[in-house]
This record gives sequence, structure tokens and C-alpha cells, in this order.
Amino acid sequence: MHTLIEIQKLRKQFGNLVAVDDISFQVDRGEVLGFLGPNGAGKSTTMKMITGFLTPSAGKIRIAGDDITANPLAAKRRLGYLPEGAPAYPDMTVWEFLRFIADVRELKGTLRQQRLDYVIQRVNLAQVLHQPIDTLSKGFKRRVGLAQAILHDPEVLILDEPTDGLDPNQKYEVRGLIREMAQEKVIVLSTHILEEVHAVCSRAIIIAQGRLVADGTPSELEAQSADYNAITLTVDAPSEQAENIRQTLTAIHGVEKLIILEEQAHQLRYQLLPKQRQTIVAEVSQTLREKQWSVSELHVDRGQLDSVFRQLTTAH
Ligand SMILES: Nc1ncnc2c1ncn2[C@@H]1O[C@H](COP(=O)(O)OP(=O)(O)OP(=O)(O)O)[C@@H](O)[C@H]1O
Repeated sequence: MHTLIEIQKLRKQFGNLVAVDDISFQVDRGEVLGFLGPNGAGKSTTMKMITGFLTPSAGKIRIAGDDITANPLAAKRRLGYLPEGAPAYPDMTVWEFLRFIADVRELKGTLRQQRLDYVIQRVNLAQVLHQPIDTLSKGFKRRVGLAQAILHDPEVLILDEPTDGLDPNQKYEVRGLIREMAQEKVIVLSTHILEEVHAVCSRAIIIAQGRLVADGTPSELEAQSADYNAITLTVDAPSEQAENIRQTLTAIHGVEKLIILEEQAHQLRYQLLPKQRQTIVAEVSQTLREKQWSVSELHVDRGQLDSVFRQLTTAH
């Protein structure tokens, strides 16, 4: 696979504040990389450095081999960037703004017309084409920003919260567009919506206080969740038997801890956390068979991105 973004030991300091602290990663063609992290973690600052809008305090950034600081024009030609917030030039109409961006990107002739037609249709801008950007709703402003980012069909797309402010239908549309564009490009997007990571990202990076704390596929990250491979089960038995049942379940080989979820008259619901996230389903099933308890629910938890996110971003 071809590496399109290479980041080495990237650092950004604002006065005494270290906003980005020694971050290194690379992204290959075809990857959609999600940037996750709490407010103020350093996501936007990293994206601004990747796109050449901010100069790093230290470190190297290469876009398809070109250093963004030493050779900014070559690197920027391959880049499309959706910054956070609304597009600049609020007095321009959408049409004037897109034509202006086409000039900046030096698009000419039929290619220029094709690209303008494509983005207007693909990002659904026809109905607001002659409206000043300032008068658009938040969702439409976001879509204008996305249109200018993809107008010159760049290989590398950096999208800062692309679905922020969009309604559910628009979110669905934009995620579809991202997936569609992903094959031939590299897309880096930041988001606070963890379900978005599942919907579009092949890989995710978690940043906390300027440092990279996790890097993996969504499933790999979920496997770090404290409840990965835990078993949730409901035994239909009178509550007088609860203590005996709890003791039996806790004694099963591989079970680290039992959590009481619910103990009602005829419904005893527990979660069994395994030692070192190992699989315990066979041992638990065997015990249930031996005891011949009536079990109305049993499932293996696969871990959740939001609990991994909390684990990793509150421990720093
Ligand atoms: N120009 C600046 N001058 C001083 N401090 C800054 C500047 N830009 C960002 N910061 C600080 O750097 C830190 C990282 O900010 P950044 O915007 O990169 O976070 P973020 O992860 O994008 O947050 P959010 O999810 O809220 O967008 C914050 O503490 C922020 O206040």
C-alpha cells in the first residue's frame, strides 16, 4: 500500500501549553482514519499542521513524500481541507465561492465545469447556489465547506468534524460520500460521534492531552474495553437462590468478577467479567448445563468504543 501521510514526532506549543505532543503515525491509500479525543485534545491543531495552516514547533509532515513545510505548494495540491466552523467569505454566494475556489485550484475548461457540476450535485447545493453563504443554515454551510474541500478531487482529504451540524439524513449522505471516495484516497476525519467511527472509519486514533493513546481498527480498540468478552446472563430463579447462584458463577474458571445488574423476584441478571479479557463462554455454558438452571438471556459482550474512549482519555 502507498503511504500518503507521514507524521513524525509532531509537536505544537502555544506559549506554555503543549497542544500536540510527540505524535507519529502514517496513513495509507484507501484508509479512512478517525481522529477521536475529548474537547481540546489537539485534533484540530494536528489537522491544521497537516494541511499547512499552522507551522509545527517540531516534527515532520510529508504528504505523498512532499514535506509540507519545505515544499508546501506540491503538498497542498494533493490536499483538500474542511476546517471546523463555517467557510470564509460569508458575503459570497455559494456559486461565487465555488468558482473562486476553482480559480484558486487552477481548474480550467471542461474539467472545471465537470467538477463544479459534480460537487454541487453530490453535496446537494443546487437549491442554495445563489444564496450568500452568511444566510445559510449550519448544515448547508458545512456542505459548502465539504464541496470546496473535494472540488479539485484531492488524494488526501482532511475533514474536521464533517458531519457537525448536519441532520440525520445529511449525516447519512455525507458518510456515504466519504465511503465512496475512500478507495482512491486517504481520508482523515475528526469526530465526537463514536458510531461514525463504525460507519466510515477503517482505523481510529485516540488523542488525549496532545498525546496519541491508541491506534487501531475499531474492533482492535474495542478489544481493549474492560468488558470485552464479558458475559451478560439472566437466570430465571427465585431471589432466595441468588446468593448460591452468585457464588457458583464467581467460582467458574476464568471469571474475575461478577457484577449484579438486577435481582428481582424471578429474574437474576449478572455480568461476568473475565480475567485478562479471555473467552469464558464455554466454561460458563458448561456450569449452566450442569446446574440445569433456566437461562433466558446469555450474550458475550464485544466491548464498546465509548468505554475504551473513557478508559483512555480519563486516565491521562
Ligand atoms: N491559536 C491558539 N493559541 C493558543 N492556544 C490554542 C490555539 N489553538 C488551540 N489552542 C489550544 O490547544 C489545545 C488543543 O486545541 P484543539 O482545537 O486542537 O483541540 P480539539 O481536539 O480539536 O478540540 P475540539 O474537540 O473541542 O475541537 C486547546 O487547549 C486549545 O485551547
